[in-house]
Amino acid sequence: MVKEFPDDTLTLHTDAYQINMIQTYWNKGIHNKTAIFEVFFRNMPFDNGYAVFAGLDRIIDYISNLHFSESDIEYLKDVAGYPDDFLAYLKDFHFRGTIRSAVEGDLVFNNEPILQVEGPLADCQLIETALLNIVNYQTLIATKAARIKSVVGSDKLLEFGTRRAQEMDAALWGTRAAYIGGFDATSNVRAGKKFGIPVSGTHAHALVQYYMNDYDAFKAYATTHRDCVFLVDTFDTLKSGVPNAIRVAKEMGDKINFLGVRIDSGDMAYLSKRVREQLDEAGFPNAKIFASNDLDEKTIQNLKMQGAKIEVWGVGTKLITAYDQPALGAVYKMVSIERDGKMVDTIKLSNNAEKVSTPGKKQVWRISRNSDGKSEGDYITLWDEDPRVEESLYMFHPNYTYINKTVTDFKARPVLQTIFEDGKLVYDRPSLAEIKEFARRSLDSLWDEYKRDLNPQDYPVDLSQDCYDNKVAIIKRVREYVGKLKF
Ligand SMILES: Nc1ncnc2c1ncn2[C@@H]1O[C@H](COP(=O)(O)OP(=O)(O)OP(=O)(O)O)[C@@H](O)[C@H]1O
Ligand SMILES: O=P(O)(O)OC[C@H]1O[C@H](OP(=O)(O)OP(=O)(O)O)[C@H](O)[C@@H]1O
Ligand SMILES: O=C(O)c1cccnc1
Repeated sequence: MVKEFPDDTLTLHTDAYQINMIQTYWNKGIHNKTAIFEVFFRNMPFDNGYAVFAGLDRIIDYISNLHFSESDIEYLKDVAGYPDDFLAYLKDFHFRGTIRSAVEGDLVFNNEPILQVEGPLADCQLIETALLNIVNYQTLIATKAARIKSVVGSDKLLEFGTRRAQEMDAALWGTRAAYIGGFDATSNVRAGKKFGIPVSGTHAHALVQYYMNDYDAFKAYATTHRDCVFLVDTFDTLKSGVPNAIRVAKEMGDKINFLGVRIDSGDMAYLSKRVREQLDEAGFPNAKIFASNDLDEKTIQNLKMQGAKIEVWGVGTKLITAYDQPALGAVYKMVSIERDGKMVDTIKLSNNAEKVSTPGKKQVWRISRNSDGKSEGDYITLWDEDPRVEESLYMFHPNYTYINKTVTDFKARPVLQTIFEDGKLVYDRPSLAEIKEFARRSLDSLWDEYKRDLNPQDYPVDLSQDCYDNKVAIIKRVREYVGKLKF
């Protein structure tokens, strides 16, 4: 049985090594040194051309409530055995740092900072795990949702994933992320209550199984609900399900909104065409065909290619579990640290050029053309650079510098916005509807070449010359240092 604590917090939702490191920092008196960490991911999820950022709203609540409660401290004392003086420090802990982040619904790309934390070393360290946990999942699902949205055109998308999600938290927050990414409604009633997402649904096979025939089941539903979508595949879609749905719709007339029928098995291209004919012939051209059953963007696209007459798509498992890529690999890396009263940029080296981190406190600028607002790429600068004052920008690939271009007549929009300043929330939280609309507009500004779901072009994520030079100089310095080591 799970232990319940009236003063429970999310503060211990962290890896033990974070608290152990904080203990070391505290013991060595370096816990208040200023540090800067940045979050980024190396590979695009689903090999997609963009990712839709989500998770900030939950991060804001998490940071705002970050403190060690009595029961947290007791646990750390009794079970984990931390010493009293360290626990006394934790007891007074609250987050004092500055967080800058991409905002929800914005597009983000690999190898660029999507969130930045600056503040006392201990404060920055504690929150790594939760930040990554939130951003990795929600951004993944928002991106998967956007991929699915990209193939349905003006059709409606219903999120049906709760029963298959990796437990309740994932169902709830995944639904919200799916809504940001382009879904229209969810079957999860609690998500409706908590986030104001439209709730929508049909009925299951159990209703028909109870009555043992389609007609009685549909009639029972129709006499108790105004909006009706009948599930027609329990026994025989074309011979029983649809004819009985039509019969009930005719009998009930204006007493119900006959919205349509749902197909949940069989050859959905073939069935939907025949069902469309049956509904049209019966005088219900506006009744829509809903479909569900292990759908994802590939199956939907294929069904559309086959001329399926489906207008509402219920998608569960493959969306909410991010079936084809179950994790976004965003990481949290230190990019700068205070040493002898000065900030010193830091790097994580690797034999793989793609894995070498980019040192220094940075900003990401979304560069778009003034003529039509289309994105030219992202331009990463050191924090004190401002490309808005430049007439032209020389943009080059950080690993393949021969890939380059000069951009003029451009707009540069900072992607990282200040959310918390020295521990204080300074960001005005937009509504979920505004976030969803922002995601839609952000996608509009992206060229189709980056949006196709198969083998999209790589969106340019470039470093400014100063940022590049800083990286090269630090790599050189570290290599020299390692070269001189003697054991
Ligand atoms: N015309 C079609 N073209 C491509 N895929 C389809 C088509 N019709 C259905 N599908 C997909 O094929 C898969 C069929 O799966 P499955 O065999 O489990 O379903 P089923 O036998 O029809 O129904 P049930 O889930 O009740 O067993 C589903 O993912 C479904 O979305
Ligand atoms: O397939 P998904 O994308 O996850 O969509 C949700 C599924 O949940 C329901 O099925 P149910 O749990 O009754 O199982 P079944 O239809 O697979 O038998 C519904 O009928 C969908 O098939
Ligand atoms: O409302 C529905 O049709 C529904 C909801 C959850 C899962 N499958 C279907």
